[in-house]
Amino acid sequence: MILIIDDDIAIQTSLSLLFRKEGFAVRVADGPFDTVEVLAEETPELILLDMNFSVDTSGDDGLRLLRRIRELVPNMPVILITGWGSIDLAVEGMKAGAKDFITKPWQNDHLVQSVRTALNLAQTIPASLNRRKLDQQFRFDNIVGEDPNLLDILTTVGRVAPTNAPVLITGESGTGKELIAEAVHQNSRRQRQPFVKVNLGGISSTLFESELFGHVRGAFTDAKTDRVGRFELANKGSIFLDEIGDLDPGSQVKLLRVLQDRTFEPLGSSKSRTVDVRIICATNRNLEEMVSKGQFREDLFYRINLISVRLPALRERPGDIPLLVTYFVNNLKTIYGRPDLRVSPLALKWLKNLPLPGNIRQLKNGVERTVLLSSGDELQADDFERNLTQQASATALHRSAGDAAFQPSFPAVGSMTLEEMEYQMIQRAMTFHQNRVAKVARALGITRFALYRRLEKFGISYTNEE
Ligand SMILES: Nc1ncnc2c1ncn2[C@@H]1O[C@H](COP(=O)(O)OP(=O)(O)OP(=O)(O)O)[C@@H](O)[C@H]1O
Repeated sequence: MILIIDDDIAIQTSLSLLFRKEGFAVRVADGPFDTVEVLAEETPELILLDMNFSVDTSGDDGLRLLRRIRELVPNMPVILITGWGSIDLAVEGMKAGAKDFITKPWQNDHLVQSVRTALNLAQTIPASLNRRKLDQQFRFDNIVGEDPNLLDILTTVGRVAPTNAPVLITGESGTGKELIAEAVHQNSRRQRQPFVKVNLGGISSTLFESELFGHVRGAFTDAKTDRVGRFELANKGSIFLDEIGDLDPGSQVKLLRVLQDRTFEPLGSSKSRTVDVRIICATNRNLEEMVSKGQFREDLFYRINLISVRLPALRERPGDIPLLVTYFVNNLKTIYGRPDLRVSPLALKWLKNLPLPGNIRQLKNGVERTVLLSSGDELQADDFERNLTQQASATALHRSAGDAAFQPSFPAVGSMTLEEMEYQMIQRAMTFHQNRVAKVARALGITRFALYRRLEKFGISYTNEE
């Protein structure tokens, strides 16, 4: 049974009709008194609570009632209904333990989805599964690892993937956030629909709207044709908003609106469009800290992190390093046609103790470099040491960048790939210009956004500057 708490008869009726049609039993309560009475008689599966249910529109009554409900039935999922004007209230409510909030006027589909998601998530959390069980039940084919922390994460992903709950994935650069985002989509009912990735760190605030919501012809000088935005492309599927911590305040508000109402208007158009998308976000920043410093909207934070998973750094799961290396080498065997390629047991042991600040991406790139530059079939610790210890090469680069006597010379043909050279040049320019992205881009003769894309690709850390 779903309990609807609202003193507006029109809302009571429309919500009751909606949920009865969806097959739920429904009861309604006008306010605190009725609510306590209903709760004494039976236990609902979920409560829908209008925060502005009384004439007093401050919402204090709503918050007080929410707290009372939490005392009476602590684990009961509660979804709040608020007006746009009182979204702060919803945030207060989330802090007080509500599971989700919906703004008026709501989209019926979205509200029903939110209720079903909260009900699914309210079921008892199963214990973490072992790797074999996980592989039997879900599709995690390209995610290697057996660390207990990772298995917890995969269990959570398997459990929440079929719901529509937004998922926030955090973790240092290169820890596999994108891979986990793909796994959420692959294990959901939306798996045959689009998975659209957007790197918010690489989109300027001026392009944000047109990129995400699209534009109509003539919306601005260069808009020669209509353009479909990423949200529309992701309709029925999932949208992966990477680097969400990099979003400027103006864009945060625009994003909140679409996440809230599932509606938006393309630039230059006054016609609203509605989309049905699953939201998956990732960041390597500490969003809670950003919220407390006023750099990230609290309402947006609560909107995106119904479920959050934090990926461990590779140094927190060194036991997985040999598994990862073996997996990468096995893939490269096929790619480079070297069927006898393998890694010596000593090298695997040595690799386990390597500091890898760039995490799995650094390990993967380093293994590929090692495979390319070593001719033997059995890769030794020495081979990896030469190609994988970026720390050492970064220091060497730093030295050479500031050294007037340094004579630039090209590496011998065959000793380095073009991509490797590009990587080294970017690293060197970043060191030389002390990570000032605008200067580095100028020195390399590319645009800032082209540089951001490459920094992302190579997992080189940088600070955003406008
Ligand atoms: N568990 C894993 N098993 C195998 N490969 C992995 C695993 N985790 C990550 N990788 C590989 O490491 C690389 C980096 O992963 P990914 O791009 O998902 O990291 P990320 O956390 O999203 O990084 P960033 O924050 O820099 O965007 C990718 O090539 C990915 O395929």
